[in-house]
Amino acid sequence: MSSAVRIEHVSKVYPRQTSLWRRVGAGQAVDGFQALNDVSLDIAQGEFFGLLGPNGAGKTSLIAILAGLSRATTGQVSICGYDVVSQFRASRRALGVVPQELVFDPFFTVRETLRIQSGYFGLRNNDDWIDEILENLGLTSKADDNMRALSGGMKRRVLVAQALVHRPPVIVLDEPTAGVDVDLRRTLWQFISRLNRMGHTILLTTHYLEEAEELCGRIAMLKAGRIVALDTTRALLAKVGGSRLVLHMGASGWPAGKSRTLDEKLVQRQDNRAVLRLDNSTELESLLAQVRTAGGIIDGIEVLPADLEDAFLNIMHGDSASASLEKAA
Ligand SMILES: Nc1ncnc2c1ncn2[C@@H]1O[C@H](COP(=O)(O)OP(=O)(O)OP(=O)(O)O)[C@@H](O)[C@H]1O
Repeated sequence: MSSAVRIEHVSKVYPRQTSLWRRVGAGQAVDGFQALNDVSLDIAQGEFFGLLGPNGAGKTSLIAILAGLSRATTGQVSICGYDVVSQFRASRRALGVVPQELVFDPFFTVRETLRIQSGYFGLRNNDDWIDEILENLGLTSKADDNMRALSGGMKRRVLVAQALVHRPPVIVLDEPTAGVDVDLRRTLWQFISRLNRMGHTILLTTHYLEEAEELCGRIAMLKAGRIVALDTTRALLAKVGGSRLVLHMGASGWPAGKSRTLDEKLVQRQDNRAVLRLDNSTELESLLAQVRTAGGIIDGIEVLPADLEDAFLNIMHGDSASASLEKAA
């Protein structure tokens, strides 16, 4: 299948005056801040692809390059075969981007906003499709409302609608569900999944890992501008394997540093909640006993299957980063 998005050896260095230096490699320094470092990705037409990474990993920088809003310092990017620099108009036409930030013109109504956006792509008489988008995003009753009168969640729906007016074959969503209610998430994912089934390629960045796990067939993880994992969602989950033992600790808190095994098994700790790796069910009793021996008082326990969050944490903080990198290369 041909490429929807091809990213070849892309690096991005922001000029030095706008940010701090990041040292790379063995003591080398780049003249500026290196937000992306030799990123290569090939996303096939029809994929639902997830781009994950912690804050500042470089996701938005990569999307800005795909959209032609920013230039890669080195490397090449094409959308549906069109180079984003030398064939900007064609590549931009093939792409619909839902940006992370709420940017809109407060003086227009929702429908006017979508008509103006259609005009940018030379589309007149686009009202049938605009109506369909409005309907699918639960915006029909807001069509004649002024943009400034909409709630934050409704404005986000309009941003999604704007990205879709020209029926782009590739749709990029940069954290589309940040701060939006359950209702919009469901509506949005139903619509986007339908577009994906119709053949549109979807590239999604999100911090909601359960969304990525449910929707994305393949996932790349970025860390400090580099790809540290690239695989099918199923393979990433299989790699992490096992289950998770979630312990809700009493007033004593987690007995940190009291048992080497417990320290090694600890995946995550937040307030009085500790998550341990459970490689097989026979370990359960012994781990609970070790917590008690170490002075921990357990208020509650849960055993959960490993999920994408575990894979993410392992890759971002654990030893598997290098193994995943080898696979990604
Ligand atoms: N215009 C710029 N000038 C200098 N540095 C920048 C610029 N834009 C982004 N950066 C830096 O590049 C790094 C990557 O930022 P980017 O916004 O791409 O990350 P992100 O993965 O999208 O993060 P988030 O999940 O918080 O949205 C950050 O450290 C950021 O501060």
